[in-house]
Order: sequence, then structure tokens, then C-alpha cells
Amino acid sequence: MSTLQRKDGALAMEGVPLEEVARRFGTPCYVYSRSMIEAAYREFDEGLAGVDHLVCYAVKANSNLAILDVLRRLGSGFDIVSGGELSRVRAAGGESSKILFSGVGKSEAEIRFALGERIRCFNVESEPELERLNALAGAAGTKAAVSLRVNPDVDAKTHPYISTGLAGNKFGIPYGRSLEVYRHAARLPHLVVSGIDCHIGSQILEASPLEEAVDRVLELADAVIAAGIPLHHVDFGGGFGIRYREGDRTMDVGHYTRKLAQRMQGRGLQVLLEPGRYIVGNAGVLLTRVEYLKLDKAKRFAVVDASMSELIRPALYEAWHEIVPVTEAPRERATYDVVGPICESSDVLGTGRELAIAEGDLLAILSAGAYAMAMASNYNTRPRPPEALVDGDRILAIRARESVESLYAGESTLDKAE
Ligand SMILES: Cc1ncc(COP(=O)(O)O)c(C=O)c1O
Ligand SMILES: N[C@@H](CCCC[NH3+])C(=O)O
Repeated sequence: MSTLQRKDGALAMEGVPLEEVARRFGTPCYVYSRSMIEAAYREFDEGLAGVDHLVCYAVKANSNLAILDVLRRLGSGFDIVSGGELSRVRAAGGESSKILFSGVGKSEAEIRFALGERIRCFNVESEPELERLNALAGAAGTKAAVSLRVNPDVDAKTHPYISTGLAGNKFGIPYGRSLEVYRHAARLPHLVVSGIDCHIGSQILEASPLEEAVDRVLELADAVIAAGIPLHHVDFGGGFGIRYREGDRTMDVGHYTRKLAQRMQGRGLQVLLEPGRYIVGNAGVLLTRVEYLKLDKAKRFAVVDASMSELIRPALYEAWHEIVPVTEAPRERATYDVVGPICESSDVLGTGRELAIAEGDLLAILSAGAYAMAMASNYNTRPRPPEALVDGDRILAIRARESVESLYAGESTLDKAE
């Protein structure tokens, strides 16, 4: 929304008309704004300026190398959840000493890789993971820095699929067992206890659950320190919600972080956060063209060339993304379900949208910077779209469209199978 301005009826991102991006790269195509990404990162960094802190961008939201590079240049750390994300952060020049490794299912190979890269900290999610990490660090002749992800049992008041901090979720170590697990971790020879972390969910729009989690985590941090186990940092995770729909409220990140900084003054603990969506979500759009306008009895469909393969959020969470024509033109206004070409009834990008459009028109699906390309698939053997970054009045191609040949190659593997 705020990434875009309309000039003479045509939508532009920073200084670049979106029609020009579509002409250059075709559709569907993701487009991101560098200045929006930088501004969102700075809200966290400046809010926490009063305390020792590190903002660790959650790579899962969008792992494009150019975006990682933009953030690295600002001093960002990175929260990763796989060996693949670790490779990408390293390829973008991200420093190992600023990488956190989260996730409930770290494989042996991923742990070995991360130990070899000497990352900053493993956010451990279970007791068996603690044992595995200790054994692998010992075998590698090193010590692993660990933080325990505790499950504070706080209701994030978000969609149940993206709520992670309630008892009964698969994430983290139950709050009540945490102190005991800290005592055990401190005795393991190949681990160094470094911090404590939590993450209660995503797309959180109220500060109160986040603040409740801070209370719970700090209470536990005090108990851990009192038990003679020194801590270096506290990591309050990510989850900061963005505005998807005109009129929706949004998190006041500046207020939240300034309050948090005040609260952490004098504690001697570094503050870490892991925002993903807030940094890139509103900074991106998905461009798509109308293929057909179809009337089915009483219902009108706008069949576009993007689909749930490029933006699965509406199908998965019934999420709302604004859909707007890129160029305003005198057209008949009607109400459409905007759907893609995929053979699933859930391949819907928006329902009941009032639009003045015609076949061939270019549409922008807004707030598609986070969990869009990152969750894209090749379902229906569709090549994943290109990505472009707008930087002032420049358009940078930051990932080409996936090669059609590689997807369509009709090579038989039967006679080659071993
Ligand atoms: C451990 C962890 N940290 C950070 C994030 C980033 O969340 P968000 O994009 O909502 O800020 C997630 C995803 O929910 C996560 O699981
Ligand atoms: N992918 C989800 C959020 C999950 C966050 C990762 N734990 C979304 O698009 O909203």
C-alpha cells in the first residue's frame, strides 16, 4: 500500500511504473521496494537503539539473495530454519556470527553444516535436539552456543495455523520444564548456554500477547541466572503483523521496541528479535494479467495468470490481499472472484472483488513480499516467476523466471532408473 503511488492513473513503486516492470519481465512477477525494506528494518533497529541488540531477519519470509544482501548491509542478523537458508545467507555475505538456527526438526546434516559455519546460536526446541547437538558438537571437536526456545503458553490471538506459543503446539520446550532443561544443558560438555528465546506466532496485531511473552521469558531468565547459569541474550522472536487490508490496524513497532528497550535497560542482556513478515511483507507486490473474464450463471470470474502456486496464503489461511488494477481505465465495474489457472477450487486469490477490468489488464496483488515466493511451488508444472527489486528509479532483475525447459523437459527417467 504505502509502497505504491498512483501517477496519472498508473501505479508506480518508488520511481518505477509497474507497467514497465511487467513489460520487461512478463507476468506473473514479484516486485519489491528496497526503500520499504530498509525503512521497516530501521523501525526495529532505531526502536532498540537504547540497548545492545541484534535484529535477526527471519529468512523464511523471503530468501531472495538480493534482499538478504540489502539487509546484511544494514547490519542485520538472520534467523534460519534449514541448511538451505544457511547456504543462502552465506551466499549473500551474511556473517555467521549473526546467524540463529531455529526449527523443531534440525537434521544431523544441517547441524553439522551449521557447526562448521560457526553460527552464532542454535535455538533448541526439544530435549532430544539438545542431546543430538551435544553429540555432534563433541564429534566435531567444538562447542555449540545454545538458547532454549521456551513455549510461554501465551495466546497470540492470530490464525490458529500460525499460532505457535500455546501449550499443545509442536514448538518449543514447555515453560514448566524449562529451568530443569537449562540445568541439564549447562552440564552437557559440548554446549555453552548463551540465551533464551520464544516465538508465539505470526501476523500478531496486538502488542499485549507479545508483552505477556516478554514477562514470562524474563521471569524465566531471572530464574536461570539465579540458578548460576549466565545468559548473554534474550530473543523475543518475530510475529509482528502487517496491514493487508485498507482500514486494518497494524502493529506499532516503534512503540513496542522503544518500550522493550526501556524495559531491558540495565539488565546486561543483549536483545534479539526475529521479524520476517514486517520487514518484507508490505514491500512487495505480485503482478498478474487478466487472461479471461468468465460469467458462470450468477458468478463472474477474473481468471488471471497468477495462482495459488505463486501466492498460497488465500487458499491456506483464507488470507486477504488487496487486488488493484495497475492502470485505471474506463471499464465496466463488476464483482469478481479472482482465480488462477490451477486445477483446484481453492485456487482463489480474492473473492467478491469489485473491479473495473478487461481481459489483458495488469493487476497488482498487494502485500506479497512475505510468504509468497518463499512458499511458491511448481504445482501444475508452472515455472516459478521472476523477482525484481525497485531501487529509486532503477529496476534490478534479482531472480529470473525459472526455466521452462527444465520443467517441461519430457525426458523419460524409466529407462535410466537404476
Ligand atoms: C522461530 C520463528 N522466528 C521468526 C519467525 C518470523 O515470523 P514473522 O514473519 O511473523 O515475523 C517465525 C515464523 O513465524 C518463526 O517460526
Ligand atoms: N506462512 C505464514 C506464516 C507462517 C510463519 C512462519 N512460522 C503466512 O503466510 O502467513
